[in-house]
Amino acid sequence: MATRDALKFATSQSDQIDPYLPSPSPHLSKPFVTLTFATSLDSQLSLAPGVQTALSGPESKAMTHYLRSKHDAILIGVGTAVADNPSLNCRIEGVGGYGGPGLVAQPRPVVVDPKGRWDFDAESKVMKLAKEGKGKAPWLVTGASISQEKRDLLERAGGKVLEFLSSSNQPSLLTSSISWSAMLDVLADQGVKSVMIEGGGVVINDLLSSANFKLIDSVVVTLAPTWLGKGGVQVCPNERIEDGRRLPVGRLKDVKWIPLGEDVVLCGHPNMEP
Ligand SMILES: NC(=O)C1=CN([C@@H]2O[C@H](COP(=O)(O)OP(=O)(O)OC[C@H]3O[C@@H](n4cnc5c(N)ncnc54)[C@H](O)[C@@H]3O)[C@@H](O)[C@H]2O)C=CC1
Ligand SMILES: Nc1nc(O)c(N)c(N[C@@H]2O[C@H](COP(=O)(O)O)[C@@H](O)[C@H]2O)n1
Repeated sequence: MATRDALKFATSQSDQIDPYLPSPSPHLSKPFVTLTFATSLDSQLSLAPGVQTALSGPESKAMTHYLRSKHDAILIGVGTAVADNPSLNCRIEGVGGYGGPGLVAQPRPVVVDPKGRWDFDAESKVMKLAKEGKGKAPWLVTGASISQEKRDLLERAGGKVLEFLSSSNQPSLLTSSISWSAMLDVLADQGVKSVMIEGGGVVINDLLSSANFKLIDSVVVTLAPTWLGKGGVQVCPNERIEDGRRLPVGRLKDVKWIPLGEDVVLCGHPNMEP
């Protein structure tokens, strides 16, 4: 049975997105990575750090939820968890909790929080939805020591803490930057075959940097027809300099621009040619 708050995404539109989605393959050595976010015309994710800004219109929002239904996990940085108190579930009609059984097609939320900044509790949206059977409880990737109370809260809801160990195999309180390939290895060990990485600014800019660009399999960006103005959270990766020469950081191939409502959705695969 459909629920009142469920979103719809038409097959005619999903057909256009499907070539950029993970295809089932049991032999991938790392999870399939889709980098996806919404920006303004001045390449910003939000009006200011710590502020949630609705950029996607209803049609592209439904597209994002379609993407969520097609990935095992959905990953954000702690800055986004703190700013947005996000739901991180899929609200497409027919998905588990929204007319479908169990948690079928619900992605696993993953929050990267090396220093334990995320002060979640039972009232955090993601935790409430897990309790209501409308989403999965989060995994917390951290190098910090997490209180037993918070661990219990996560575990009772079906989530867990993924402790990030330092090279000496000890939980590292000092771990502030985790290599993305190590992070993806940890997810692969947990059985994650595909992950959509939604943001925010630090996460996206880090992944788009020349060192990490090769880890991305697909990019799906919603472009909203608005300028936010200076001072927002901007998508602009560090420059790439080789042999003293400045080079573009990355480019997409197999590019498709799909108008959805007032927005346009850009899909592409990273072009690994120099
Ligand atoms: N328009 C959109 O599609 C989206 C917008 N946002 C917006 O972005 C803003 C949040 O972005 P930011 O403040 O940049 O925070 P963020 O969500 O990128 O989190 C940054 C934090 O994540 C952790 N982190 C990231 N990469 C790490 C790594 N490799 N190793 C270890 N820890 C790592 C660090 O603690 C870092 O300080 C909010 O305003 C939010 O509303 C967030 C997601 C999507
Ligand atoms: N696709 C997209 N469009 C926007 O306009 C956004 N602000 C975001 N933000 C991302 O979605 C999360 C919030 O959505 P839910 O509460 O999970 O439904 C937020 O945390 C960002 O990751 N995305």
